[in-house]
Amino acid sequence: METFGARLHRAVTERGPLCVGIDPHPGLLARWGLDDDVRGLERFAGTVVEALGDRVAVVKPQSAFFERFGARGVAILESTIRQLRNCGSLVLLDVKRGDIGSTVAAYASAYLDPSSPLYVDAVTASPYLGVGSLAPMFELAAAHGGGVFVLALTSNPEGAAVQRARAADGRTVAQTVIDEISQLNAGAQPSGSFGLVVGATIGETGHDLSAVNGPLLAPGLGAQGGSASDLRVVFGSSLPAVLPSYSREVLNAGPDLTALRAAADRALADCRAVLAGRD
Ligand SMILES: O=C(O)c1cc(=O)[nH]c(=O)n1[C@@H]1O[C@H](COP(=O)(O)O)[C@@H](O)[C@H]1O
Repeated sequence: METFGARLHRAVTERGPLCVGIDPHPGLLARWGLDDDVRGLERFAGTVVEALGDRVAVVKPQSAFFERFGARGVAILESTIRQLRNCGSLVLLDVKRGDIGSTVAAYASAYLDPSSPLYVDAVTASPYLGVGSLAPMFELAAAHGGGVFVLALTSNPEGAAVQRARAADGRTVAQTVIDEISQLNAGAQPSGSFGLVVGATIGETGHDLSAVNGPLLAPGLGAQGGSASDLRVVFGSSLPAVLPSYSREVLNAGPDLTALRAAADRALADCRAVLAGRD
């Protein structure tokens, strides 16, 4: 069985380092001439899949925008996941789950068990009930070639008060998360399956990402003010592991398929230049 780390490495090699989010904000539905209802949601998600599913390495549906419509919205999330898989992109479901371990086990089976209707390649998870509480997710992911992206230093300004607080040993809380995920990835080739989320907006913070040996998801680009060149400041020598992630910046170009593809191509070109040290 190929690990998620290996599958992601292959996808990025073939398609380039880019993740595009499917975030059907009400304002975006309106901008695309769609109603803020289940049919609008279905058209929106279907258009993104058609435009980008066969060219972007990772697509990240934001579960909240599907859950907003109840069971019918979740049914569209299910079919969007299936369609993405058929197009060959990896699906990272943005659900930011976190809970006591026994409940995390249920979340794990919802998203990381291949027999689940919502089975995806990877999920986002929150470690703020303790990284150890996410163990059932790590175990199920490892058993089935899945991945987990754990929040470390988020892109929103409110995150710093919690994430940069100091633990008893002097490390920041985020550094303790980074170090625990690094241990899970130790020795994995070509890369571990457990990623971290580090926002492109946070500037230089002095956190040590050098031992992570796993993917670094970088949201906050575009709509939240982060730019490709900020990646160099935030990630320094860890740039090769960065997976830049855009939602509204690319989605604003829709619903025209050609314009969506051009926006994704532009985002990829901007990031490639920085990741390759050319910019
Ligand atoms: O886990 C995430 O993807 C995430 C983490 C983070 O620190 N900041 C962040 O914005 N995100 C998600 O990334 C997406 C950002 O969307 P845009 O600001 O439109 O690019 C949203 O779906 C957020 O929920």
